[in-house]
Amino acid sequence: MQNGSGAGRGRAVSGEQLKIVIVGDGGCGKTSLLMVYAKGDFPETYAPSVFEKYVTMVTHGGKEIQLNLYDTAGQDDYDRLRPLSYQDANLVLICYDVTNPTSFDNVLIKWYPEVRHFCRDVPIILIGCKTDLRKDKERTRKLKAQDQAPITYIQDQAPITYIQVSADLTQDQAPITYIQVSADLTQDQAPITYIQVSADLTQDQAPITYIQVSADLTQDQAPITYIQVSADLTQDQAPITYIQVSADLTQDQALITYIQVSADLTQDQALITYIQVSADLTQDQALITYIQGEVTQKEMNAELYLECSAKYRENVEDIFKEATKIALAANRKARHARKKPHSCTIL
Ligand SMILES: Nc1nc2c(ncn2[C@@H]2O[C@H](COP(=O)(O)OP(=O)(O)OP(=O)(O)O)[C@@H](O)[C@H]2O)c(=O)[nH]1
Repeated sequence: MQNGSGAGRGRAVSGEQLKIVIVGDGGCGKTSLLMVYAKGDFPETYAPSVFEKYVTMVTHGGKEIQLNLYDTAGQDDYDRLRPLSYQDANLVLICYDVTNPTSFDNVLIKWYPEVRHFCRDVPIILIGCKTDLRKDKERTRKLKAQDQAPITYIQDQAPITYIQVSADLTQDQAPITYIQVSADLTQDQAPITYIQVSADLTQDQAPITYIQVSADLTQDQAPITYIQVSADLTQDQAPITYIQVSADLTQDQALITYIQVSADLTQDQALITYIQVSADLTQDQALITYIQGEVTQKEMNAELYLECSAKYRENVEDIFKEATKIALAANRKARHARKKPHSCTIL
């Protein structure tokens, strides 16, 4: 167990205390974030943590608050022990490494479900760690592209890290007749990082008959990072018959990392007759973008999405300032409602 004084954040006095728990894949940067914040040290060498507690003081609204920061082990081996840390947490930080798509995927696959299971109403902040490496990797990639003959067509290790097409038809004969998503990347490293098309039909016979999104990038470094099309039809007569998203990237720096198409038809007359997703990708090295982080934050209904570089101490203070504010507000709201403050229980 370690104690951090938190330079410039005041003396420890008895008063309100907050418990903040940090989770995320092994090696994604949790310990570094806590150590930089609480002790001012960045650990250059990686030593997997088991459980650690850091204590520091912050001032909020003229009052001193004691922050108890609980580091956890990201490795699966500790899945059965980790839940002990959630007990009475006031806020959870879910972290991932912005240069590691697996750690990003695990936010929704593993961490969010685990946190919600043990901490039903506790506020969550999603944190993208190691942003300095994102810049480094982009730089390396550009240098590589200058040095080497351009890769012209389909290569191994395509950078699509997520493709999802789903059609949940709970009734027959809905009028979606065509959905297509295609990404044809004929050069390397184009920066499309997110395309989403969704159609949520809650009534029959909605009148959209054709949706198409296309990105044709003919210059270097085109800045499209997010395309989303959604049709939320809550009235009668929604005949979506055609949705198409296509990205035709003919220049450098294409990097599609996420494509999702979904159709959720909950009423009569669902009849998807055609769904197609295709992607030809020419590069590897998927990096998670800020926008992807924000989309995931919204998907899991987290309070905030923040990014940081513990190594360069970027945004580190802000994370804990926001965490303190959000945790205190949640506590006060619960008190006001004469309820027990939101906290986690071990089931
Ligand atoms: N470049 C860079 N490296 C980082 C950053 N944060 C952490 N690292 C490095 O990433 C490695 C893992 O960091 P940790 O903070 O130990 O990761 P963790 O999530 O606590 O890992 P577990 O204890 O296994 O759960 C270490 O070698 C750190 O030096 C960062 O912001 N930038």
